[in-house]
Amino acid sequence: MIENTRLDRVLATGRPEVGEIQRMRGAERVVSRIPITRDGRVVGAIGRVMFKGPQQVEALARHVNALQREVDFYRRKAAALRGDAVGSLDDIVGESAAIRRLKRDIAKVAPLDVPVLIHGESGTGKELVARALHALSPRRAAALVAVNGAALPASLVESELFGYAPGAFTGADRKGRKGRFEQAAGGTILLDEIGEMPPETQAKLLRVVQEGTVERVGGEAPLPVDFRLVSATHCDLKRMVAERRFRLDLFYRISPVVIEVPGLAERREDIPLLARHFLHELAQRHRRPEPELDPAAEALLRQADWPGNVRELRHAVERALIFAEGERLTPAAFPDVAAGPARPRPAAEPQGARLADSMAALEGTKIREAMQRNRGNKKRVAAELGISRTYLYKRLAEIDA
Ligand SMILES: Nc1ncnc2c1ncn2[C@@H]1O[C@H](COP(=O)(O)OP(=O)(O)OP(=O)(O)O)[C@@H](O)[C@H]1O
Repeated sequence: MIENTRLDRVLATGRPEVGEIQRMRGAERVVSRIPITRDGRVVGAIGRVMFKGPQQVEALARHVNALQREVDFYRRKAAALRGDAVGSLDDIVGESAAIRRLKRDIAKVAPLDVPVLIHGESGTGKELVARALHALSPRRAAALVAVNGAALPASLVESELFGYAPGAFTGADRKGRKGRFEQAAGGTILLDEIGEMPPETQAKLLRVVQEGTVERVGGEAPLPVDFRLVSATHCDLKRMVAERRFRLDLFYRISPVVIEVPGLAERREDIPLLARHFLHELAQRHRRPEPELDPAAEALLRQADWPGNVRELRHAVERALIFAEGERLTPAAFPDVAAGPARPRPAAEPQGARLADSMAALEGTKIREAMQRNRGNKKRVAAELGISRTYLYKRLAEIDA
């Protein structure tokens, strides 16, 4: 028997009591008491503990709030991606001459149906450029379908890109499935990280690009497909062609127009603008008051090295915002940046070394340290360093070599 039960009250009044706090054996519980009626008469009452305490309700409410914020954020993002063409170009933040030139180039090339190759270091915004190209093209009402060359397992390449016919293999969908090229019908296909595609995939892509048809796995006739081809890479494809790691014929097909996306080091004047843009966006997303960036912090961000470019800057700002105390972000809010993720420390720099070599060496050390700290978990290492996983794999391969 619960010492202070109110079930007798519910029996007497016939009124339910939902979500009330009750002390039971020294602990607070959230309970509900519901009357049981038959033919309009109260014949009993049932009490249930809903939560083990108000803290549990609060935690749940906090969780629901956080999820709601995430949903709002992704809704806005989705709306922005679907949004009109102008909005898309506006998503590329920056006032530097390099960014203004980039936007001009995008606006010029977007309406034409030529293939475009977007080249730039990791994290420079190549995907944003691809989205803007699509949004400013006559194909904007159809889909933009992205395929990541680094993430496609060799065994799945064909069915993923070209789809499969009904009953093509055991376990396959009985109706068959469209591949990415068919999904992009009337729209744009983005072949991201195209430099990472293995030779067999390159050969298959070449056929699609040359002939404008795909053959579903297990299918009989080639199907015509209508897409605008946009490719993106951080690799030097010309060098890869010279080293026979990338097909020359495919290179020609994908790159009638090349758009170069500048790295952050070439447009430092955009750094404060980008930092404030992310502060604003992330403060909204995390429902935090938007702190100010103090001049010393701004100077720090401006002069820091950003091997992971805009993505890395965004991570640094997000970390600062989350751990911020007070209304101003000082350099102390950016401890990792202060440590200089890729800046050569004078003591560590060998005499006469080229700057690029010593930066690469320092970056290697940072990666090795982070790998140790995270026990080899590459996902976490990439997140911690603010670099893409592809870039991490590449650097690890070089470090191991
Ligand atoms: N000019 C910019 N303005 C606003 N946000 C940007 C800009 N450039 C990049 N970003 C943001 O930085 C992050 C990385 O950009 P994105 O994924 O487009 O880079 P990427 O060049 O495709 O990188 P990777 O080669 O590693 O795939 C994204 O969150 C993107 O929104």
